[in-house]
Amino acid sequence: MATPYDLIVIGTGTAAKVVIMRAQAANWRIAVVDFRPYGGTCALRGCDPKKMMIEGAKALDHTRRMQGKGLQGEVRIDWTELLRFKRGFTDPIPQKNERSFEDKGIDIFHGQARFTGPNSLEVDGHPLEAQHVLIASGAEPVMLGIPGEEHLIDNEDFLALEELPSRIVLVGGGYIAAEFSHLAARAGAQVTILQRGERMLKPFDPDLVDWLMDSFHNQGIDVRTRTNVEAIEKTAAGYSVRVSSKGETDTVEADLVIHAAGRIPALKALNLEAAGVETREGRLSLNEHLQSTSNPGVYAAGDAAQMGPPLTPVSSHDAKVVSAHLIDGKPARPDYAGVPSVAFTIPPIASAGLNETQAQEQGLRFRISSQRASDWFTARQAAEPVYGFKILIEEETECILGAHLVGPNVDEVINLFALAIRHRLTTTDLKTTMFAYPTGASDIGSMF
Ligand SMILES: Cc1cc2nc3c(=O)[nH]c(=O)nc-3n(C[C@H](O)[C@H](O)[C@H](O)COP(=O)(O)OP(=O)(O)OC[C@H]3O[C@@H](n4cnc5c(N)ncnc54)[C@H](O)[C@@H]3O)c2cc1C
Ligand SMILES: NC(=O)c1ccc[n+]([C@@H]2O[C@H](COP(=O)([O-])OP(=O)(O)OC[C@H]3O[C@@H](n4cnc5c(N)ncnc54)[C@H](O)[C@@H]3O)[C@@H](O)[C@H]2O)c1
Repeated sequence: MATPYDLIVIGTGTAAKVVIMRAQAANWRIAVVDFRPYGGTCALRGCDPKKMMIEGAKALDHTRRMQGKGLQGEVRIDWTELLRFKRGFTDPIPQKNERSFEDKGIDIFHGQARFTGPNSLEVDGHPLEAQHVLIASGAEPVMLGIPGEEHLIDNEDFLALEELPSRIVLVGGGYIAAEFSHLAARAGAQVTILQRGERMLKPFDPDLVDWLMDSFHNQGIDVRTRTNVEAIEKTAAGYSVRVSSKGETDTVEADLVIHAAGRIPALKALNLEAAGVETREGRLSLNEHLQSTSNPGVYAAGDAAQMGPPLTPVSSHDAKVVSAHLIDGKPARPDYAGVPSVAFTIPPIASAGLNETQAQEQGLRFRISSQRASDWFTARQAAEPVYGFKILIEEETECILGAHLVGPNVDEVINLFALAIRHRLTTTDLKTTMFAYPTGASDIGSMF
């Protein structure tokens, strides 16, 4: 006889935790399931561990940029120590998570969750039943369908490497390739990026990406765009990656080949058919409340839902929408306006709101204020020539529609633009706000 719960949550990442806390506060009886250690992608295999390691690379980069400007002496990355620094943060997380759930009376299960009926699941043979199920199973690397793809390692493997090999190839040219290449190159690896698209970092403004490419070239990162990876072969010395580009074929030799070619909702293992949960083109069919259109007892949030961009603040936002609808009975729906996003390259690139194409498609009348600002104080004090912005401003209202930034501190400054976009602030609102000086934010008033 299965144990009846009010809610079963599949996953223990950002989306799962937000809903669990809300349901627990409402005295719901909850079971949570994960086949990996508890904590999710962001805390254990994504944002946080990556940021801790990139902080090391940033410190090294800054020291190098300041050589001859008051600093002397070489520094280098000790990969093993950097990994230990990261693990000091990540290692305790699963146990802390489990204990926190148990203290709140939440039943915890380890294993793959698999639907057996509309409101029933099994976890490694153990049956579970509930009135509601939240699919917060996140995303997984997309299958590439190429010979030898089993040789690829993923983000989890890379962030756990005890030693960094000397020749690294990244398949794909998005967020993961950009961030991991900047880290690995500063740690001494020879890095090649094989990107099918015509430029890197597609979600970011093309002009700003062009400016950022200087930082890839300065690190000796070999960025090959319009390059399709066709096969990966194991060799005596490592791997041979076969590529095609503009009708030509070539091979790139590597010690390690990393999957950086995109992630899709992790739904395969869930046996959704048994629950009558419909999907369309690999995505769950959800209504505006993130509820399955075919099984009203099932909700989804975060990367598994993929209604908004697959980012941590979106997972948390989705989870609040689900909680409001499912637990509080409110007509909540997601609002993805002005979601800020940062690729933590060195320096970072950031965006919030609309890009030029989206603003045009929406028929908006807008002007663009854009400049490469290598000679501004913010760039000079950081000895970082990559600095620039592109701001989209609505003609009639002077509201900020979109902000695109690259350079020192933009990973923080973008949040002020996200605030402006979401709350329809105008250029006058921003120009008449006093920002602490000298900071990245104190440039905002000069950006339009
Ligand atoms: C390398 C990397 C770096 C990133 N950096 C950033 C960043 O800097 N900023 C940012 O905003 N976003 C970043 N992201 C994206 C961000 O991590 C995700 O958007 C976010 O973590 C998704 O949270 P989630 O709760 O939806 O899913 P997850 O945190 O992925 O949780 C899903 C959980 O479900 C479990 N699960 C899956 N299937 C099953 C099953 N059948 N049974 C049981 N359990 C299951 C998984 O093991 C996992 O623990 C990064 C992603 C990666 C890969
Ligand atoms: N800082 C952050 O917020 C951050 C960091 C890392 C990851 N993430 C999240 O994780 C997701 C996955 O990241 P990602 O970098 O794997 O994906 P991505 O979607 O950012 O980029 C994948 C790229 O790989 C290319 N590609 C696909 N197949 C290819 C092939 N066979 N050969 C060559 N190129 C190929 C695509 O053209 C695309 O540009 C992102 O969408 C993002 O939401 C976020």
